[in-house]
Amino acid sequence: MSVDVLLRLHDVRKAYGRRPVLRGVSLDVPRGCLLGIVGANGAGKSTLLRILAGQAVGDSGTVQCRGRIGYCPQNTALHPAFTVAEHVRSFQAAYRLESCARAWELLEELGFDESPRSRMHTLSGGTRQKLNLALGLMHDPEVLLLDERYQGFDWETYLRFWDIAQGLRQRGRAVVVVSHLAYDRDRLDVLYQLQDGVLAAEHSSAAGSVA
Ligand SMILES: Nc1ncnc2c1ncn2[C@@H]1O[C@H](COP(=O)(O)OP(=O)(O)OP(=O)(O)O)[C@@H](O)[C@H]1O
Repeated sequence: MSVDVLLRLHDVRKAYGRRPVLRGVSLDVPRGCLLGIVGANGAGKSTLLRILAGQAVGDSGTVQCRGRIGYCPQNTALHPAFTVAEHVRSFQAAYRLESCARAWELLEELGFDESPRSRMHTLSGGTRQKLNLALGLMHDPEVLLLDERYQGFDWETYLRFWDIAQGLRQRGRAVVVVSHLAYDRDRLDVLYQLQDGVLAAEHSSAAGSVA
């Protein structure tokens, strides 16, 4: 795998029972790229992201990864009775980080205004998503995988999210987002459509790193 590719999926197939969802999907995630994936409900986008994140395996095919992954799944895996600070500390331990400082910085950048002592079940959906994003980014991953996690953000937070994404891109990181929003498209370097189990490039901006 070339040094400019951070994550590579090759000919991945996945079926649930007799229902094929991915029929030989290949994808390169290059450095410095904001990559979007669109597709109808049930097309297999979350399945694809889980396989990219290493949280599920395909029936065949390979995944190669250079560096750390940050993954924000569609359904939060966090415990409703844990506080914000407990979540941050749990992820700090899981990532084996010396400090939680980056998580608190990210939360501030995202306009998170809840107390660290607040319990998850008391937070609004968008506020929970801010925490999820900070948890997915606090270890400074090479690739951030986002399963529609930013779509509950208010407009200002949404813009801050894209600022953060641009910052990652400029530092040679990559962001993969599952998106349903037409106005996201201009922010992306490359957009793929997942349809009938096959991934096809839909558009590639002149600014993008993907040929
Ligand atoms: N663990 C599972 N067991 C059985 N079927 C599953 C499982 N996970 C997903 N599926 C099925 O696989 C198909 C693809 O699901 P997936 O969640 O990957 O799609 P999606 O494109 O992310 O959908 P959405 O846009 O609605 O979130 C769907 O038909 C879904 O019901």
